[in-house]
Amino acid sequence: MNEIAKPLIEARNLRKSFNKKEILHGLNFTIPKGRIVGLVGHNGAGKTTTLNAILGLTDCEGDISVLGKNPYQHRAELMNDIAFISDVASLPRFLKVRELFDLIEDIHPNFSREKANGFLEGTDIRANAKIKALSKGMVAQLHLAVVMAIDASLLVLDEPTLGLDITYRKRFYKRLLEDYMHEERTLLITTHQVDEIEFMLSDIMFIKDGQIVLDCPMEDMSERYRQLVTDEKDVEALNALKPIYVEQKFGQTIMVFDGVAADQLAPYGKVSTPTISDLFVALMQREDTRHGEII
Ligand SMILES: Nc1ncnc2c1ncn2[C@@H]1O[C@H](COP(=O)(O)OP(=O)(O)OP(=O)(O)O)[C@@H](O)[C@H]1O
Repeated sequence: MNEIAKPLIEARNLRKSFNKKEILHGLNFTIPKGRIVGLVGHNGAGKTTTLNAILGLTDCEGDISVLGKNPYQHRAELMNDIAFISDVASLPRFLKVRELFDLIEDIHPNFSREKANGFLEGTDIRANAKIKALSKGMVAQLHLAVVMAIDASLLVLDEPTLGLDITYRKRFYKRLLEDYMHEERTLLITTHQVDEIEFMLSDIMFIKDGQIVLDCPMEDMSERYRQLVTDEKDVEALNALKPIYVEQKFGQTIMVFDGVAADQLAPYGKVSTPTISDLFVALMQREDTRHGEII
């Protein structure tokens, strides 16, 4: 395989146990360069553990390669090409903004102070401000400015907008997309607020109890998944098409199908492509409500 075709991240049979309890049960996934991937799952599903494996912060069984290297063995080297936000609270609060930039300039070879200052223009964050005096939203902006000023090919964001209000969250993602993603960069992001990142994703991965249950380019979603809202009382024929989710709401039946053509469903009601959150509900539900049975 030549350099260009090589995926940026490749995991094969990735397993991780803590205290003899297996948390990741053999994950397989490939992330090519230039994609914006959302990794979504319930609390405790294994998102952070997966990111930590990618960042080389935890050793795992199986194979994982990031930019062609094993991240656990080549962490220091890889960090020149990776920028990472774990959560908005993790900047050293006792420093001033200017001192933070001094520190990062010392430790990160690809950090551009000029760019970071540029990103802060138009915000209320001053170079002399102490980080602990900034509001949560300002800290998030500062964090994003730091990350965007690092010339990295992979950006990993673990719940980057946790604790922020909706206005800041929207601004954060808009800025990220406008100012960062126009170069050939790859972004891997976890969040609980899937609706807010749907507009920017090129791929979506769902992780449930340490297993990948969906790994799909966004452009394939509309080909593969369909949602039907029907008034039909007799849903026998529809059940035969094996819906992956069924819900009764306001006297109507909502069904989600995987791999069923729109014309097969159209005679029964309104057919659309489910949103990521609709699909999340459909694929992450408990087993006892699947395959058309409401229990
Ligand atoms: N260092 C650790 N030691 C023991 N168990 C751990 C450790 N780190 C994570 N776990 C366990 O592994 C499971 C997955 O945790 P992880 O943090 O990866 O989930 P997550 O999907 O990121 O969850 P959240 O959305 O709540 O952050 C959880 O059951 C957690 O308790």
